Order: sequence, then structure tokens, then C-alpha cells
Amino acid sequence: MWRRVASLSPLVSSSKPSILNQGLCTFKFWETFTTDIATQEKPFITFVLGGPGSGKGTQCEKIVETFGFKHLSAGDLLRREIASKSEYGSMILNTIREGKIVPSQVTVKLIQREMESSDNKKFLIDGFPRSEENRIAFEKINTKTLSDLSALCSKVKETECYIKEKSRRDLMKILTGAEPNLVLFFDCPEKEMVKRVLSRNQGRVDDNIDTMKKRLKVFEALNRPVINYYSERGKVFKISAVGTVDEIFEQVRPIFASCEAIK
Ligand SMILES: Nc1ncnc2c1ncn2[C@@H]1O[C@H](COP(=O)(O)OP(=O)(O)O)[C@@H](O)[C@H]1O
Ligand SMILES: O=c1ccn([C@@H]2O[C@H](COP(=O)(O)OP(=O)(O)O)[C@@H](O)[C@H]2O)c(=O)[nH]1
Ligand SMILES: [Mg+2]
Repeated sequence: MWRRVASLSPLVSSSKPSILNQGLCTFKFWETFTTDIATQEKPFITFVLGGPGSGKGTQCEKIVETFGFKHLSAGDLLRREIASKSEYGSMILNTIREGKIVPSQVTVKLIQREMESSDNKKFLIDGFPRSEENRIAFEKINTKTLSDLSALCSKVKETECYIKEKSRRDLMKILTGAEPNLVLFFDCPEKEMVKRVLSRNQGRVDDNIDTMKKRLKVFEALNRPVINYYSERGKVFKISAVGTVDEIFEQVRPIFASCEAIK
């Protein structure tokens, strides 16, 4: 079911003509190949975006409870790195305290590790990507293992089709690039976000008015372009994040329920 939604993604379906070098491959080959792709366990990825205090984490808990996703909070993974006193710990702590963005390679590595070790392939990636640089770094992740890839390569070889090297590379990119299937954007007025963060009470180093002011600026300058990028691609579901937790979840529920409906 989730796979079926993934296979409907515009990236896969609209790429058919450009990948297959006109006339060189038979339709049958494409048909077999796409069936193979569709039956592979591709992850279903939801990015959960919104300003600080907009309620991302709170709504993720409800989505997990109701729809059984694996919740990956980028902020929690970074805080776990600080707590484990890893080599990047102090750099991450200073970056969070300043309300800035941790270098992409650090965050992407943490997310990728969690994704690869999870049996659940339905992911809620909360609070990431926070910049265009984050987004691009994530999209370069190979979500397939090397053995998957070599199996696919030999499949390509087995066929009698001729595929130009560039086309083959494009095809591999489609098979392996990590793209969100959908993006939730919790839209919340700044005043409300400030109020929520200042009463969050979780002992976070960034839950103070100075860091919060910086975070709101970073949100507008760096996070907003990511939301715009996915909006232009029709992937964003904008949720009005004002109201009770349950009221907000009633806007979220139908988005996932409609995916479940095509099980
Ligand atoms: N709809 C809501 N109304 C009031 N407070 C909320 C609501 N949703 C979340 N909160 C509270 O606001 C704070 C920030 O929520 P959180 O889920 O941590 O946001 P984010 O992950 O976007 O920063 C938390 O203390 C949470 O309990
Ligand atoms: O992809 C990420 C996610 C978080 N952070 C850092 O971690 C902080 C807290 O992020 P979190 O998502 O936990 O904050 P929330 O929006 O939930 O308040 C951010 O301000 C950033 O400094 C980051 O650098 N990259
Ligand atoms: Mg959060």
C-alpha cells in the first residue's frame, strides 16, 4: 500500500520517456523493470516541517500512535549525540544554543543510520531538512543497499536492451535517491510559537527568548525555501497549527488515512 503510493510519485512516473532512450528499449522491458521497482521495499518518507514550537513533535507522536510510523526527530538525534559525548557533541551543542543549523553531513548520517537499522520503512522525519543544503544532502542518500544495487545492475545486463550510460545513471538515481513522498508543514503564528517554546519545560538549551528569536530568523531564511521547494512540487500539506492538539490532528489524520485507504 505505502509502496503503491511511492510508486505514484511524479519522479518515477514522469521520468519514463527521458530515461528510456526513445525506441532503444522495448516497452516490455520497462514494464518488467518498473514492476520490479514497485515490488521492492522502498521507504515511505514524510518530512515534518514547521517553525520552532509549531507542534511537530507533538503531532508526530499522534501519527505514530495512529498510523504506526517510525519517528525520527533530527533534533532528538542531535541531542542524543551531545549526551553520548561523541566527537561532534560540543559542536552540536554550540550550534543548537545559537539556533543555527548543524552541518548536513552530521545530521544526514544520523538519520541514515536510523533508517537503515529500522524494520519499519514508514518514516516521519521531524525537523529536517532545515535548509536547502540539508535537503540536497539527504536526496543524495542511497536508500538501497549495495547488494540491491548489484542485483539491479545485473538485471539491466541480462536484458537485451541497450541503455546509454547516462540513461543508466539516471535510472539508478531514481532507484536510489531518497525523496520524501509527502511533506507536512505546521503553519503557526510566531507569537504562538514563542509562547509554546518558552513554556515547553524540557530543559532544552535553546528554549529561551534569545535563541528563539534567532531560530525564527533562521526559519524564515533557511527552512522556508525548503517548504517552498516542495510546495512547487505538490508535496506539501499545510496544516493550520493553531487549536488544540486533537483539533490539529484532525487535519493530519485524513492525509494518512487516504494513503491507508489504497492498501
Ligand atoms: N496545539 C497545541 N496547543 C498548545 N500547546 C501545544 C500544542 N501542540 C504542542 N504544544 C506544546 O508546545 C510545545 C512545543 O511543541 P513541540 O511538539 O515540541 O513543537 P516542535 O517540535 O514543533 O518544536 C510543547 O510544550 C507542546 O506540549
Ligand atoms: O535537521 C536539523 C534539526 C535540528 N537542528 C538543530 O537542533 C535544534 C533543535 O531542533 P528541533 O527539531 O529539536 O527543534 P524544534 O523545532 O522541535 O523546537 C535546531 O534549532 C538546530 O539547531 C539542526 O541543526 N538540524
Ligand atoms: Mg520538536
